[in-house]
Amino acid sequence: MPNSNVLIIESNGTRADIVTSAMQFMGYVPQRWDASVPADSITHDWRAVYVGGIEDDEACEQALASLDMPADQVLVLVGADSPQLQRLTRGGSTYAAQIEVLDFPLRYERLAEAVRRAPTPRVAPSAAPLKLVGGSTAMGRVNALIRQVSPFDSSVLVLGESGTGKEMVARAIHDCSPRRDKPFVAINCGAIPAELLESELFGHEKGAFTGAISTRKGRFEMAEGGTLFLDEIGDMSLPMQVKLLRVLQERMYERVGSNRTQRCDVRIIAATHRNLESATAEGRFREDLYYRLSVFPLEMPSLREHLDDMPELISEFNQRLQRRGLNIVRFSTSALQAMRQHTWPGNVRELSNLVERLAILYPNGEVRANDLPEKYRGVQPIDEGGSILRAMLDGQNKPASAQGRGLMDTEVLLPEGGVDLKDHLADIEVGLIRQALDITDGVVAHAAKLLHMQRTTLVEKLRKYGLQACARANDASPQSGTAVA
Ligand SMILES: Nc1ncnc2c1ncn2[C@@H]1O[C@H](COP(=O)(O)OP(=O)(O)OP(=O)(O)O)[C@@H](O)[C@H]1O
Repeated sequence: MPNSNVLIIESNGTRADIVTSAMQFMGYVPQRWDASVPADSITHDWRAVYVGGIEDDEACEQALASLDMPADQVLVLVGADSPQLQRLTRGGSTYAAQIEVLDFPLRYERLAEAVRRAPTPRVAPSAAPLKLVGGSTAMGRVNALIRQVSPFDSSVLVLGESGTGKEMVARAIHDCSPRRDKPFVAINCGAIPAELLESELFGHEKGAFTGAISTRKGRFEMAEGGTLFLDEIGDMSLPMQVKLLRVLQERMYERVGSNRTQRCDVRIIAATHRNLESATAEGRFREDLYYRLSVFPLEMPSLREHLDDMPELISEFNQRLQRRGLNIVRFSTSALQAMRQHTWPGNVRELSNLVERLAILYPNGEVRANDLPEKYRGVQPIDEGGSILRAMLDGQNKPASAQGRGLMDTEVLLPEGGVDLKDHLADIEVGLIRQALDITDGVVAHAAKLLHMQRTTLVEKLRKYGLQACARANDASPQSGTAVA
């Protein structure tokens, strides 16, 4: 069931009527708006914007700008054959990081699919706060560090693999800090094209660059008095690192296109899945910025290191599903045991996605080991009673670093007749790419992170192996960021 609203820009177009009816049919609450209505009269609990019947790219950017939403939280839906919106249909917008192109006649499934990809609003006033759960020793250590660092203004650097809960920790620190009544603003530095990041962070003046059709606040200004969470800081370009360092040192910055210096009072929490120390040694990350940010480093454990939290995490995810009006799912002991054998490269996010998927497949039912998708069933067969064979249970006693490596651990034997090594390695590569896209719901940038490669490299590989269909529609384009062209 949809849990967010949709804003329809420009109320006069016939297609806007069609999209409005389709949205209503699907259970959304579309709001219609045109530039004559003050932007603050609309409620900001929507996350997708359909642009229809609007005059040209310029007017569209104007409308999007006046909504004053962070670009990475806005999904724009636009008709494929909108001749007046050519820049937008090619994915070029200063005010939206994601663009989905719709064909007409409109198909409900396509529209539903497009809206499903809309980012969840980071500030959802009506949403219950998400709970950081986990009673394991590893998560106990994380909670203790959160309590220790929260009262101070020191910068925090949250480290850890993708999906381990780095953003949740940043929010928890903010919520426990004296700044809790002020904004918590998050930005994914890796998802925003380098040329747009400066204006996203510091804002811009009208006319500062092509497309800057109105003055706009940056995230520093939005976070004034509160906390700014800089996610994927390791992906920030060197020139941008210099600009950020200056703000951290002097607490001052200028909007793009302005000479007026602005003071800021913002606590910085940064996060990355990268090894910043080696990035620093290789000259990809400034040492002075690294030391500024890592006043208080906080390392998130991978899910492999706190598998004991799995039942508690599943219960938390079930509660989240219930709040969205969805069914919940239970796991048998055998299923839980089998799941302990998995490597969880996508960590807690992967578990959350699995719970949601199984809740759809087995609504309110119990999932047994054999019901799990194949890769979660463990390496050894499961007996009739649903319990796992001894060899598998023995695996639980392996050190965390060696646990659950599953098939990748098995020795590969050279077949008698030899093997075409190139083809064989390509098969393995395709398998791992498919898994990474599966875990990350087809988001190429996230899959690239899991595979420790540049997004552009993965895009090339998707082309090479004809795997574009495994990525989110249009997400396999060579453009940087999550922008869809
Ligand atoms: N300890 C936890 N308790 C409850 N939910 C968690 C926990 N850790 C992670 N999650 C959930 O897992 C998902 C991923 O978490 P989050 O976005 O904070 O990870 P991340 O490390 O910042 O990921 P990325 O590196 O990809 O940005 C979210 O849905 C989050 O609510």
